[in-house]
Amino acid sequence: MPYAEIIRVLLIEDNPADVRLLRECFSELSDVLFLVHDANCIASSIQLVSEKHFDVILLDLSLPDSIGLETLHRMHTQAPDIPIIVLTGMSDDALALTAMRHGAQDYLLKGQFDINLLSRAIRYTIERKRAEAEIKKLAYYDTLTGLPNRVLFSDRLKQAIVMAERDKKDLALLYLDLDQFKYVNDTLGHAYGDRLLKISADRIQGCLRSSDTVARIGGDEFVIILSLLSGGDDVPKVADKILETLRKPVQFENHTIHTSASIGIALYPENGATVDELLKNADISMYQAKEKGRNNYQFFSEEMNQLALARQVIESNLRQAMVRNEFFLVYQPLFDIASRTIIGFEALIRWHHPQHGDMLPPQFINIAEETGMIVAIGEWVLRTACRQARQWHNGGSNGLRISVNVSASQLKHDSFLDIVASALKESDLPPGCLELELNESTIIEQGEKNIPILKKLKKLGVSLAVDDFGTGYSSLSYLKHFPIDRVKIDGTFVRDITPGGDNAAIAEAIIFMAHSLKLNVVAEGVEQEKQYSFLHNSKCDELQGFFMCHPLLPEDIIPLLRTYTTLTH
Ligand SMILES: Nc1nc2c(ncn2[C@@H]2O[C@@H]3COP(=O)(O)O[C@H]4[C@@H](O)[C@H](n5cnc6c(=O)[nH]c(N)nc65)O[C@@H]4COP(=O)(O)O[C@H]3[C@H]2O)c(=O)[nH]1
Repeated sequence: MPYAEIIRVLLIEDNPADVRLLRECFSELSDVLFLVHDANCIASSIQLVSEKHFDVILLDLSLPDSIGLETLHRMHTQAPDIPIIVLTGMSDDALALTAMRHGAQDYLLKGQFDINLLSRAIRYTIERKRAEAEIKKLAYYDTLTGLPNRVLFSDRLKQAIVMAERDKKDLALLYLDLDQFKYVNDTLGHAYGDRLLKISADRIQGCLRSSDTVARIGGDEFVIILSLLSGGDDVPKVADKILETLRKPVQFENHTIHTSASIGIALYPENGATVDELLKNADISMYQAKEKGRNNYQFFSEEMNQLALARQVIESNLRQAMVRNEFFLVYQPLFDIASRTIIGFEALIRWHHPQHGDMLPPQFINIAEETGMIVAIGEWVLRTACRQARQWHNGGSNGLRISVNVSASQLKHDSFLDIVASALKESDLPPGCLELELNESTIIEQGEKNIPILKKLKKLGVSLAVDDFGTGYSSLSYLKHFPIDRVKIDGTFVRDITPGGDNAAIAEAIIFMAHSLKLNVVAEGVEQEKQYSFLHNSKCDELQGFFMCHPLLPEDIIPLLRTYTTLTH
């Protein structure tokens, strides 16, 4: 009959009679095959565990070359993952307890057990050791990638700092964030996101030596400890290698994902003496790498630290700005190119900072987005802009459109639809006069998950525009799945339009394709007459830019509406 189980036993016993007796006992069992190797001293046992795999060790504490707890200690140190059962003739409760505390799983007295008891003890011991290993794995390792988690990473970094201090060596901490993870997770789903994480983990590990540690400490955040470097000269090489390997496209069935990463680097001891300091400064540098366009690495610098501190101040000021009424809106006219009239305005936020004066959105809107404050700020913008448009209508400029920027977190917020409906109701603005501008990445970020909310907004009667078109990775043919009305060509294309140049060709192609998909086209950032003429000839529908008019305060708009309702250039 085949055995249900095979258990490999290392029997460490110097008494040949005991060895014979135990071997005979083991052979009595019919359901389990015990493959027994024996050794009569600690030296040969150590040799055996380094050569062969064992499931359990049966250990006599009195050996010719080692005695008592010392025997247990030496064996446990050598084979920490193999469960050990002490088999002894010494009936000593205190010793039994100490042995258990020092790594023994069980303590059995010779002559006081039969094979059934021993067999049960062995199986129970193996099972317990397996469970312990599993618990340890869950506590210290990330289940998805198998890499150390934050807890084990902190411990390893602490140890690495001690070693670096002792050996007077340098140490580098790399903080790595995958650039496209959120996009993959949101558009293709979590299963693909998880696959991307595993692939990235393997790729990062492939760039490192076995003495380096890589850990996953957050969703798409990895940290790498590079130890024993001299002067940090190797760090750029390693960072480059990691960036290069992560840049290779990932193929998922029908999808090719173009990936990249941003890495921040902090050096020990220059940039921090503790785990927390190094981690904070590497994180600051990673943030800088993101700001610098992703797919690059940045070393920590004091200047960076100052920037991060300044950012913290802005963040805390921003929290008070709403209550202190420090925000205001300016409005930039949108011109219809054919009739040369102002057909609407884009509302643009400004912040009157008590110390820094008037601040532009690029100085604070990202912080508002990252901290979630944009939801409340955006609601204020929406309500204020709708009320303002209603006033213009009341003043005789019926039908003027008001465009309001909406960020991704606003769109994702449960109450966004209700807020838009309530802003319209409260201001009594016809829904057809409100346009919501969503930038390209906001629309595609969540993929087709966005379609229901966009359809509901359309049902309210508002129109939808894709802002900054051309800066992301989407195509018009993809965007046609979304219920949008208008495309705004990003100012960067418009600014560099030269007849026959690439940007002119791109702008023309966007206008042509948008029209064939029955979408209206606005060109933003028009600064010069030649851009205006080109867009006019290319049949662009609407224009916005300093060439026609800068963003204005509401009080400057009334006379503009009275006098300049047509393009005068
Ligand atoms: N160089 C140049 N620039 C021109 C020209 N014409 C217009 N601009 C600027 O281009 C930006 C157009 O707005 P956007 O693409 O929606 O880009 C906006 C928008 O994405 C965001 N933003 C502004 N207000 C809000 C808001 O209330 N909520 C949200 N979520 N984002 C906002 O901040 C961005 C920047 O806003 P602003 O600094 O006001 O900058 C405005 C405007 O002043 C031109 O001819 N040349």
